[in-house]
Amino acid sequence: MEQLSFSKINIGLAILNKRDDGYHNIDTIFQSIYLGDSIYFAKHHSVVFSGMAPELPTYMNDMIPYDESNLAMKALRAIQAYTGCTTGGAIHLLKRVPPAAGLGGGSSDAAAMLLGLNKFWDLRLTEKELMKLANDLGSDVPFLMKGGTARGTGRGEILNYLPTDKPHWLLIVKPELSVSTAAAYNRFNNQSQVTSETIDTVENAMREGAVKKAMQHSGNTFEELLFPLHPELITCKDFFTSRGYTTIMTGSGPTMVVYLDTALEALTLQEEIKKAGHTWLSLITKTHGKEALS
Ligand SMILES: C[C@@](CO)(OP(=O)(O)O)[C@H](O)COP(=O)(O)OP(=O)(O)OC[C@H]1O[C@@H](n2ccc(N)nc2=O)[C@H](O)[C@@H]1O
Ligand SMILES: Nc1ncnc2c1ncn2[C@@H]1O[C@H](COP(=O)(O)OP(=O)(O)O)[C@@H](O)[C@H]1O
Repeated sequence: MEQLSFSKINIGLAILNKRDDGYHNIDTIFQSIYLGDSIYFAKHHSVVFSGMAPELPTYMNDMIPYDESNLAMKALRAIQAYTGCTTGGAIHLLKRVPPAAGLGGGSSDAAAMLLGLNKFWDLRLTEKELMKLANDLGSDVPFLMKGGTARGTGRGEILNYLPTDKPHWLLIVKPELSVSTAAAYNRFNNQSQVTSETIDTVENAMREGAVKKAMQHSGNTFEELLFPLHPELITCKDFFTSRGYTTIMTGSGPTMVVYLDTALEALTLQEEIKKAGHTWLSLITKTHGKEALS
């Protein structure tokens, strides 16, 4: 059995304040994208877990732990603890989503593991039970259980679903540097130009089905926190904006999301990135709606 996962971009993200539990309240628009991983399940007497990322550069593969610390394995252990299920399974994770990129890749694997095991082990957990487990695994996991388009508040787990527009082409561009989500949040000093009003504007544009306009009016507090530290992020964003492309950073970065009117533009941009000698990984994908997940 194969379970697909889908990653996400944030079209706008405002960090609002730090909470007593150490997390930050945020206000963001989540949008799921087709770029995702696969988890394969086969019958086996005990649980064995493996993984690989043949389509990603070696340095990225080396960042992904295919052991108990993998978020997908944490999801498996959480489901075992909750249900008491002792069934085995040979489980293989095929990674396509760059790790530590602001795309929610690990969280999407945790979500896919919950959805996959519910079917593979015939656990019959309800949506409410699955969402509770998702909530305990990470702030992004609840959104990634269903995908689509949603405004996320609280630590990102309070979801207000919005209509999803038709699929739009995107170029996902990941500079080589990696950013730890926790370290990025720790740089927040209680001020940002990006506020809930910014996200209101983005939400209104998304409701009109104007994804490009939503991106143009969005902002991301993490850009303010990370651009002064990593000039390469400014170079990367400018590379696309100077060519007239609407470009935003997703999540805690460092990935830039470039809006494309046609898929062909991606090929031109990929050539230009290569010609300019940049080592950025670029992947073509599309936005997608929540009906695609099950
Ligand atoms: C920034 C965002 C935006 O969507 O995405 P990524 O850039 O990671 O993809 C998320 O908030 C990331 O969510 P997720 O990656 O699930 O984070 P978690 O595992 O819950 O938390 C990792 C660490 O990030 C910090 N954290 C996370 C979420 C939040 N609202 N406030 C925080 O302060 C905490 O220090 C926490 O220990
Ligand atoms: N299944 C997984 N896929 C990717 N990274 C994982 C996974 N499980 C644990 N990790 C660890 O989580 C870190 C953050 O990865 P990821 O969830 O993809 O990033 P982000 O939070 O930026 O979306 C990685 O650097 C890696 O060490």
